Amino acid sequence: MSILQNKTICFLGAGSMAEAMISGLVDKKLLPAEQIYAVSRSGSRAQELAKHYGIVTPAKEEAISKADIIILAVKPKDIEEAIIGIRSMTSSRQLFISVLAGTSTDYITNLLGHSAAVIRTMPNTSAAVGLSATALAPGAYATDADMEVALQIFKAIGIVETVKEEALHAVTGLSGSGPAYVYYLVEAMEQAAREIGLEGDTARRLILQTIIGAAHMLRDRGEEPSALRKQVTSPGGTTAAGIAVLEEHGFQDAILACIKQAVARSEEMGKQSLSTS
Ligand SMILES: NC(=O)C1=CN([C@@H]2O[C@H](COP(=O)(O)OP(=O)(O)OC[C@H]3O[C@@H](n4cnc5c(N)ncnc54)[C@H](OP(=O)(O)O)[C@@H]3O)[C@@H](O)[C@H]2O)C=CC1
Ligand SMILES: O=C(O)[C@@H]1CCC=N1
Repeated sequence: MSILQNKTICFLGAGSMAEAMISGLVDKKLLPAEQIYAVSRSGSRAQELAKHYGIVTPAKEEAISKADIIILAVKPKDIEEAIIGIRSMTSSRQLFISVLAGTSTDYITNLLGHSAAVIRTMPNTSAAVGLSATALAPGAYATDADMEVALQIFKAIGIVETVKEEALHAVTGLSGSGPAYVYYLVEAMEQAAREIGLEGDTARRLILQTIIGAAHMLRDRGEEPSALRKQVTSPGGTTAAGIAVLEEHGFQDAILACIKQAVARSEEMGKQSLSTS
């Protein structure tokens, strides 16, 4: 029996990331939808999720005080106000799981004002289809049993890596933001498809299968990406001609700079939250 069977989870924040997790959790039936609550600032997003996924939206006080697990899913800039708005309703029996970019467990514990068990995580929106790449790290007061609970939640919606908390900035720039880099590539491929005269739906299907196929090859064949790339690249052929242009345009440098900048932004957001506390 799942250790979550009799637990209630409350999402504080009902935006893109909360929805991705709720969608994945409800789909995997990790726990009944009636044991998942959502609270948002205006309330309307939480209502939308309730309508769509069958979760419930009790009033904030009831949702927070009853929940065994509170998933903090507001933007980092809103966390101070959000926690101030709930802390009198919380207690040390509860587990707090944060999905916030840049924000440390110590910062959240300090805001809560008691020795709260906090686990910091970085999932991604592919949680919605059970394919998140999540990394997590325990805060000072989180026990092994708390980690087990968090692992169960995130394993239901993808793969999970346990890391040191400092590594979460790197994870955020790599796999937290990562889906957006892939979508951006697809946008560019679709633009190219239009310019070379391929019909939209046909191009979408071909691009999608190309990405799924390449991802499966990487996962299932155990070969290096460079080796797989070489298998596609016939000397003097079409791929070599295309890759030469990517090299001329600094493709690899652009990706490197992109990920490093996202990591730097996560670190900066962490410092900003410390300076306002
Ligand atoms: N989007 C992503 O791909 C990922 C996001 N994250 C992290 O997830 C968190 C949420 O991001 P995302 O879902 O994109 O953000 P959204 O802007 O989509 O959602 C934020 C939600 O927080 C709610 N909110 C704001 N203030 C409060 C408050 N005081 N009390 C209750 N609810 C509040 C908002 O309410 P209302 O609807 O009324 O405005 C909204 O529902 C961020 O910290 C981000 O770093 C992590 C991994 C990936
Ligand atoms: O863009 C952001 O800040 C969030 C964190 C990771 C993905 N989205």
